[in-house]
Amino acid sequence: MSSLMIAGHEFSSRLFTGTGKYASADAMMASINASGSELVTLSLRRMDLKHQSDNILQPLLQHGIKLLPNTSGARTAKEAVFAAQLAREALETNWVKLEIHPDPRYLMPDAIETLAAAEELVKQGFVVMPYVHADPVLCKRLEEVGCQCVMPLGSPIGSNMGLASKPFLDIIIEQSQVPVIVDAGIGAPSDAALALEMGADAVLVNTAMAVAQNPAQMSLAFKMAVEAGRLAYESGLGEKRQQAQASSPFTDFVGSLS
Ligand SMILES: CC(=O)[C@@H](O)[C@H](O)COP(=O)(O)O
Repeated sequence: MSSLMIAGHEFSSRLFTGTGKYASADAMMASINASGSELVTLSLRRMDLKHQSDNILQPLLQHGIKLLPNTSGARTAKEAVFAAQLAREALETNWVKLEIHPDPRYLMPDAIETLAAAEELVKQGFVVMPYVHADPVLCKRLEEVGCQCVMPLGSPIGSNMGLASKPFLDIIIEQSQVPVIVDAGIGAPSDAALALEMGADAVLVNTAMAVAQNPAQMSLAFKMAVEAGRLAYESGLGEKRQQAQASSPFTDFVGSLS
């Protein structure tokens, strides 16, 4: 199975994860370890930037996991750029998951503010991973301004509704010259497998793992599903057909009787 490159960094796992909604830091770490994830996103709002007593940040750093600070909570481009700058200072990383959602009820990403912030952050030397609606035109624009990947949603954050945006994800995957990471709403391992089978380069999953009765076991299930989906994609899936076609054609057999 091929690895994934983003901004010159190689990932052998195509499953990215988050840190929210776990019952404890131990449960979070057990889950992240079981998932095999090498890139974990965390909100600036949830960490102690001095590192000292942070029970989220410390275990992640100890396990050598690459951190992806996100700008969750930002409602405008200005706030998001400021959050990214703070994260760069505090965590010494220029990677940022750009999230701008003005309405906490739906957490729908603001396309206009996201494009403006992405353009500015790219200029400032950030590796920008924008969380957006599954909008093929916007994804192309974000690629053109220099984002290193795009992160279209499957369905609303935390909804576990799966790939409600599938027809649009198909277009984004077909058009994109940068990795496509399906983010948000992935509710079951089968959703993740489907995303990879469709040709998505990776998925980001948080809620479905964190709220499972057994988060570590669920994370292992996601790991296996992502690997299966990618392997199937790389193996070349058969074409879908309207009509039946015999699995064991008779032609040769019949021919040999005459
Ligand atoms: C943690 C994070 O970045 C979320 O905003 C992300 O979009 C994952 O969504 P789910 O929690 O629905 O998996």
